[in-house]
Amino acid sequence: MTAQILDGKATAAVIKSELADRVTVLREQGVTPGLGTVLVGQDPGSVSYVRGKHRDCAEVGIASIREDLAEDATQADVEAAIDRLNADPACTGYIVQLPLPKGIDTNAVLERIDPDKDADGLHPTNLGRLVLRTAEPITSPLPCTPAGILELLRRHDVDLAGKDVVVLGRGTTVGRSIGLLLTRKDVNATVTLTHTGTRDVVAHLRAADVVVAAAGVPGFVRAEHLKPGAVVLDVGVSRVVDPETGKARLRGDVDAGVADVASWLSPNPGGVGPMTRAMLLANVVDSAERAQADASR
Ligand SMILES: Nc1nc(=O)c2c([nH]1)NC[C@@H]1CN(c3ccc(C(=O)N[C@@H](CCC(=O)O)C(=O)O)cc3)C=[N+]21
Repeated sequence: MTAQILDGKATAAVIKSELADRVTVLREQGVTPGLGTVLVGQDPGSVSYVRGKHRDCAEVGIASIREDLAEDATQADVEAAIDRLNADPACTGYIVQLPLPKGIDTNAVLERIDPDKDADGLHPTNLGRLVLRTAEPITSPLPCTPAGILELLRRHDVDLAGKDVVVLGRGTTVGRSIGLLLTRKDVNATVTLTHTGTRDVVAHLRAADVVVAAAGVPGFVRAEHLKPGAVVLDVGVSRVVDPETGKARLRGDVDAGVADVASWLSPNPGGVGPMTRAMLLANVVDSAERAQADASR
């Protein structure tokens, strides 16, 4: 068997063109959505992600606002940047690029974001809405990677109802939030959230219909761990030095051999990453539309 590709790049392109049409309508109504980013320091990965987000914005007609702070920025400096974006009417949604440098209290930063401008869906109010609403529609922003994974599967007609999903990794941005999303009544998956304290991860993997690999361990998931026909999503974003070229390159959590046993596989790059970025844009457009609807009531 060779897995069918969950093509995140192509799917994100379709979503971006849908969003561009919605942005055109907003602009006709006199509203220009604007994405803000807070970047602290110059980590090469973070710098390139933030650059990519602003490039995406330009493609769909969303304005860009940047708050770039030095590596040695203090808690007060970061909070002042948040306050500026909260107060800026041109900024309809924004993100704080994670991880923040050591010494910055990430939770305090996330809590200071105006929940109505939270483009990452990581403010406790928005995470709380995700916890509270099991069956009701959610109109608040959702975390981008989990939402992107769901949308990627939906647009390839991969149904999750009744499926056993094993998630590797308990981080807030992926593992913990995707568990909440997949167990909603409109998805109806059964989720096992595994982590570094899990006794036998491989036993869980062998039983999984769907694997969401967000452990951050390059090549962790291998063909022999999987049930034939499993659906596999590679969320890993490790950067490793290629011994042949000596250059750093992106390496996911899924070994290449998995393509021989999986029924569906998200490539990496070109899978979950572009979908994450598309969902960020969707959160910005959604919140600009909500603000516009509130203003015209
Ligand atoms: N506040 C915050 N929100 C985030 O959403 C967030 C974050 N912090 N910190 C880091 C992670 C990681 N992340 C990625 C987004 C896009 C790609 C992506 O588009 N990757 C391309 C390849 C890009 C490359 O080659 O560097 C792809 O998969 O095709 C990857 C990773 C968002 N994150």
